[in-house]
Amino acid sequence: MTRLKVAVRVRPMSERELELGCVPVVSAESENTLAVTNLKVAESGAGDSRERVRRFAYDCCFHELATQDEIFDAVENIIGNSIKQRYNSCVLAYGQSSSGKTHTMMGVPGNPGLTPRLCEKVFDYLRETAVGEEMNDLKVTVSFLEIYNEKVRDLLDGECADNYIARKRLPLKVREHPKKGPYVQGLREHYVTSPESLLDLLQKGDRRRRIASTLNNRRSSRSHSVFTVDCAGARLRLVDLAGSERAATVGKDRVKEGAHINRSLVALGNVISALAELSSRCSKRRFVPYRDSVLTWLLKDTLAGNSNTVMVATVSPSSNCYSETVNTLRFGQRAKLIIARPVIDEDPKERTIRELREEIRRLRLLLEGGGVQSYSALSP
Ligand SMILES: Nc1ncnc2c1ncn2[C@@H]1O[C@H](COP(=O)(O)OP(=O)(O)OP(=O)(O)O)[C@@H](O)[C@H]1O
Repeated sequence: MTRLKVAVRVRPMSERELELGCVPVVSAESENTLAVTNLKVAESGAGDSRERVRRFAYDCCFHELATQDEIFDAVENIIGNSIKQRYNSCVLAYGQSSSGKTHTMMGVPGNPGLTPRLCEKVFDYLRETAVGEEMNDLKVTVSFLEIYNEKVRDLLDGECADNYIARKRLPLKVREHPKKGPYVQGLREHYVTSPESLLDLLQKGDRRRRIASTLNNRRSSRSHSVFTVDCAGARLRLVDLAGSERAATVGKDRVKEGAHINRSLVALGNVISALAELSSRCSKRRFVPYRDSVLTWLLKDTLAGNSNTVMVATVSPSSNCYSETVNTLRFGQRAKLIIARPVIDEDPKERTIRELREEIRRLRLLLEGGGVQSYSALSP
């Protein structure tokens, strides 16, 4: 049993925010706390029931100068160990448009984010704990999808980009398997044998993601993306959500997309609230509205607890983003209450084989280390 972990990352002020005369109002005060100042409340606070400075606590807080290395180190601890033990795991970036989700997940050339860094290390994690035949034949498959206007598209459909554009791409359907849970019918899974081929597919798919220019972000992601690596039975999911936004900040062409994005993020908020309530011992609640959006339906297993999940909430430090920032921080606080119960997904036969292999490995180590006598002495 483990809690969903929440990290908050504050990005630097953008040029636009500085040009508009905005000032920073968010600061990471320590490794775990963040302070947000409401400039509308006078410093004296006289006659105002609102607080001028509000503090929020999380598992980790990263200030605007935090490097991609620092973020990776914090996340790797949880995700790397989870993969080694063959548990499902997930990193989910959440935040207002232009707050730094894609920067955190994908990064920029020469300064990669969490997704390419984890892809590079997946094979190492698996080899560290592989046994028997698995050592030489690691079964790793990958899929990459986006949810755009509530429709699922396969970002890795078709081998080459030209082919992909020429094909009439029909949206894929989400179905639910009674045991395995929700899945996307027809989503291609690609077998990979090296970090290079994994990174290659990540980059190919990422280039096909819907982006557009908005008032706040020249390259705004207009879809939610889910990159899934199936690592010898355990699933690693890397999710970059589209950003929440007010219609006034996107420009009129993007309003319809924005409405879909906001609707699915509201659905995500409702699911997170329901799960947080469910995690409290005295709750009588049973119903969680997963099916209210494609995003929440697909992430059902991840959110419901069969995963070690880290949410990275990204925020802008700027005074003009105050209310969106507080919304993101409140969202992170609710997510922190969710209790997960990850289980190793394997059938009983596979479990017995894995346990026997582990036993063989342990005995071999004992023999190699000359510890066989002490082992025999302990055996009945
Ligand atoms: N920590 C950071 N350090 C430096 N620059 C950053 C940081 N975070 C974000 N940026 C820059 O801010 C801009 C917006 O970031 P990004 O595209 O990652 O936001 P987003 O939350 O993914 O937005 P959207 O939801 O619109 O896709 C980009 O130019 C990005 O390079």
